[in-house]
Amino acid sequence: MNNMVVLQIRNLNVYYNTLISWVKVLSDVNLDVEKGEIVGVVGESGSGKSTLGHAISRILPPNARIQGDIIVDGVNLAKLKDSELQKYRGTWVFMIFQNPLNSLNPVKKVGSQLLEAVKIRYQREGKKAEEESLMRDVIEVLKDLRLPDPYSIIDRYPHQLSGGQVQRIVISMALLLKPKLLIADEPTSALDVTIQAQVVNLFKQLNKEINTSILFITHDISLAYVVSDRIVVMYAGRIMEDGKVEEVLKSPMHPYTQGLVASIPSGDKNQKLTAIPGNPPSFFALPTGCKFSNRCSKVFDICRKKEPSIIEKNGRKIRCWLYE
Ligand SMILES: Nc1ncnc2c1ncn2[C@@H]1O[C@H](COP(=O)(O)OP(=O)(O)OP(=O)(O)O)[C@@H](O)[C@H]1O
Repeated sequence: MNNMVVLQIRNLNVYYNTLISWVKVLSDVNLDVEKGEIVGVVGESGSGKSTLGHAISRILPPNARIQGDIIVDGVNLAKLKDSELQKYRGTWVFMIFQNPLNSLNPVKKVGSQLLEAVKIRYQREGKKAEEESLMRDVIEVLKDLRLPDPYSIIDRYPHQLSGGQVQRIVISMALLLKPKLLIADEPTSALDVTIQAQVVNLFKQLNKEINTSILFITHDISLAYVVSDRIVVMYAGRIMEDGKVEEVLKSPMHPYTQGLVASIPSGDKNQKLTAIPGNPPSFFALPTGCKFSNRCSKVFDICRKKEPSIIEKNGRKIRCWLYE
């Protein structure tokens, strides 16, 4: 395996058992994330972004079934039994949610949760240290993140902090755990606009300081542009396009990506914002052929009959008959 690749997803399918039937929500997902890379995963609501994050973190609900391989630093997490997962949780993959309270234990003080995180890392690295010196690590990180009065913060419960503070605590937990892969699922959506920019900068800082690879999930392609090195566009549970962020934004290849890019406000008051017509399809009634064909302005015969496979073209991956 290439040492630079932290995450390798191969032929991943995820199904949910619903009241009506089993439904396939992720189809043929193949994705590599390199060490230190920030990959933005974008797509409209319901495209399967969170399902992808939950599958990698192995926190899918009990009605989900998973096929394929999810290899993080050589360990195939998809094949581990629940009992074997504990060792890898948080340190191999750490997930940050839209509601940061979901990443914390509501009945434990912030300080003891952060202390646990640093202990886990020391254990992983085979190091020993006194509790006092571990607590100093915790305080250092909180100071680095410019949390005012860290000594009083560690003595509080998560619900006693503001949304922005809790998200910083969760990010400091990641700094203490130093996971190989961090998955952030809409981590700024629940925050004030002013706090959002600060939190985005913290992610970038985290990525630089500890070289953690980040999968940054968002419906907001302009946010993905600011944060990411690479961008992966999802639609109906499939990857439609995958490439370097500047290239994808400058010259989107897939008509769906073109639609997403055209909907980004440029700040020019004469700009005509165009939304993609129609809505994403239900997983129970996906179009035959390309799943975007019923909304696509460039649709032609074959698109409605056969689904294109994902191919590599000019250093970009693309799933569209226009390029086959
Ligand atoms: N536990 C579940 N059981 C059945 N279906 C589910 C379950 N969780 C998600 N789904 C369905 O899977 C599809 C993909 O959802 P998912 O949350 O992964 O998409 P998303 O792109 O993250 O959307 P959003 O941005 O709205 O969270 C949706 O149709 C959703 O209704």
